[in-house]
Amino acid sequence: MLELQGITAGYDPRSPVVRDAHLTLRPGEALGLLGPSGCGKSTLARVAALLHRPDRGTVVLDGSPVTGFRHRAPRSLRTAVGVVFQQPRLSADPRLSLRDLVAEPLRATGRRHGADAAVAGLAERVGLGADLLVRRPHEVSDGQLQRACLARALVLRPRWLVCDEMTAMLDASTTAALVSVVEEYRRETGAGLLAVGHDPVLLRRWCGRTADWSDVARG
Ligand SMILES: Nc1ncnc2c1ncn2[C@@H]1O[C@H](COP(=O)(O)OP(=O)(O)OP(=O)(O)O)[C@@H](O)[C@H]1O
Repeated sequence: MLELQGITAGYDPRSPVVRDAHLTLRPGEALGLLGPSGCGKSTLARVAALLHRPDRGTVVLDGSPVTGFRHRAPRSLRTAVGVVFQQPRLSADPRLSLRDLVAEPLRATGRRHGADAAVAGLAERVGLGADLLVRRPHEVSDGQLQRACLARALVLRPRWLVCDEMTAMLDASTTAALVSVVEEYRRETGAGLLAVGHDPVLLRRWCGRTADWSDVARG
C-alpha cells in the first residue's frame, strides 16, 4: 500500500499549499487525482514519490513509514517509486543522450549489469528507435523526450508509479501510446499508479478510481 496520512506540505511552513491530505493506493490499483490548476497536486505527487518532505503527516510505503525524503530516503524505498513529471525538459539532464537518460537510475544504483538490454527493451516499448537514443534532449521533440522519461521511470521496475500530468503537453496519439505503455507495465508487474491531472475524461478512462482534490485535502 502507498498511504498518505495527514500530509501538510509546501514551500513555506507558515502557508502550506497542501493541508491534511489523506490518500490510500492499493497494490495494482490505478487512482486518478483530479484538481484545478495550482491546488497543490504536483506538490502532493512529489511527496508521494518521496521527493518532497512534508511539514506534517506520514507517508507509509508497503508498511514502512518513510523517515527520509529526496536523497535521505532509503534506497529500497526510493527505487520502489517511479515518477514521470509534466515537463520532461525540467527533469532531463541536457548533457545526456536519451540512452544515458533512460539508464541513469541503473547507474545511480550500481546496476550496470544488463543495463544495455534493459534500456533497449524499454526504448522499443516506448517507441524510441536507435536513431533517437543517441540524441540529446534539445535534439528531440517534447513527446520523444517524455517517452524517454517514462522509460527512465520504469527501468528499475518500480512497484509504484506516480505520473504527474504526464501527458499534459502531448498530442492525442502520443498520450494514447504512453498510457498504453503504463498499462502494459502494470498488467505485467501489478504496480500501483497515482495519476495526477486536471483532465477528467482522460483520468476516468485511464484509472479504475478517481478522487477529487476536495475529497483528499482540506481547503
Ligand atoms: N518551488 C516552489 N516554490 C514556491 N511555491 C511553489 C513551488 N512550486 C509550486 N509552488 C506553489 O504551490 C502551489 C501549488 O502548486 P502545484 O504545482 O503543487 O499545483 P498543481 O495543482 O500541481 O498545479 P498545476 O495543475 O497548474 O500543475 C501554487 O500556488 C504554486 O505557485
